[in-house]
Amino acid sequence: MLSTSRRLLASTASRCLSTSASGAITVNEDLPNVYHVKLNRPTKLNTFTLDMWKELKVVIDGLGEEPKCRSIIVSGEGKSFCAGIDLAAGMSNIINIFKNDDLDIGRKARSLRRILTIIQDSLTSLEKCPKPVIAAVHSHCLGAGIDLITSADIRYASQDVTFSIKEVDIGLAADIGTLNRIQKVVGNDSWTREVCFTARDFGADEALKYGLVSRIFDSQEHLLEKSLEVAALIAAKSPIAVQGTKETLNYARDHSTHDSLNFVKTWNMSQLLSTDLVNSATAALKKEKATYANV
Ligand SMILES: CCC/C=C/C=C/C(=O)SCCNC(=O)CCNC(=O)[C@H](O)C(C)(C)COP(=O)(O)OP(=O)(O)OC[C@H]1O[C@@H](n2cnc3c(N)ncnc32)[C@H](O)[C@@H]1OP(=O)(O)O
Repeated sequence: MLSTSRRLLASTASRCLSTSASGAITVNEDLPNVYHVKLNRPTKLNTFTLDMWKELKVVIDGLGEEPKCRSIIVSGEGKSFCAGIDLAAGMSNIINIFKNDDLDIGRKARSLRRILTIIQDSLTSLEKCPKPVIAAVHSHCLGAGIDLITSADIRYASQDVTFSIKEVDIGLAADIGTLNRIQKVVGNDSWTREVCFTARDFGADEALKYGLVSRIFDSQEHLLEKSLEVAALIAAKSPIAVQGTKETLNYARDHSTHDSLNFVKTWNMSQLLSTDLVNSATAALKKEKATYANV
């Protein structure tokens, strides 16, 4: 029996329709094996509600399981990529807990923890997804928008983007990914702390300079075109090799060199036995392009 996420995906990606009743996330197969996930609440600048976070996880988990999917682009529909949490609808779940007189303080705290777990797991789904995820960011990328992209594998932006790690401005220490990942993404601790403490805006050039993004493009159109091109390039490679590479890079980031060398040799004990190695070597010798079965 198909899992919920696979069923949702099967009913949506193939028809290029949104993935849920709310329609807050859409999925298209833009090119063969390349899936495009769009945040789709443009009138609210793609701000996140709890339901939208839940839907994002269902979609990304579904793509992780979908053999045809080899690479993923995440972008935002409309004027902005993402202006963070929906300060009205997204905060209401939390405010309802504060106001619930049936809950004592210990139970309120546990309810809050459950919500934070749902949101963290939603964003972590990009990191855990075996397929590489490219975040293509334009206009606003604030608060929860940065939590989202720091969980992606590759970050590109258009020149018009404004970033802000904005959580301190709404009275909280960011708790759904940015503070836990950004030092592994950006190499400059002083700059990282400055933008986290001040919540100040910064643009594409600064993001590129400090390594939050790796490429910037003059327009959103160009951004999406290039993101698609890179996603297609990845999708044409051996999925065994690409997915093993993501798994190993993630493992190496969080473990010692010794441990990750051990990890990769154990991983490749089985993965080198796939036909992809021989296919690739044979094609290279014949100066031909190898093709690969889905995983
Ligand atoms: C506790 C759980 C963990 C999660 C934590 C997450 C934290 C964060 O994400 S912190 C960041 C929160 N976001 C903000 O503070 C941004 C607030 N928005 C703005 O400052 C401006 O909207 C912006 C500069 C992004 C754009 O300004 P612009 O003039 O171009 O557009 P607007 O007319 O303001 O916005 C268009 C409509 O979108 C609605 N909207 C924008 N941002 C939010 C938001 N964060 N929450 C809810 N709604 C938002 C805005 O109200 C407009 O709607 P409407 O009036 O119906 O047209």
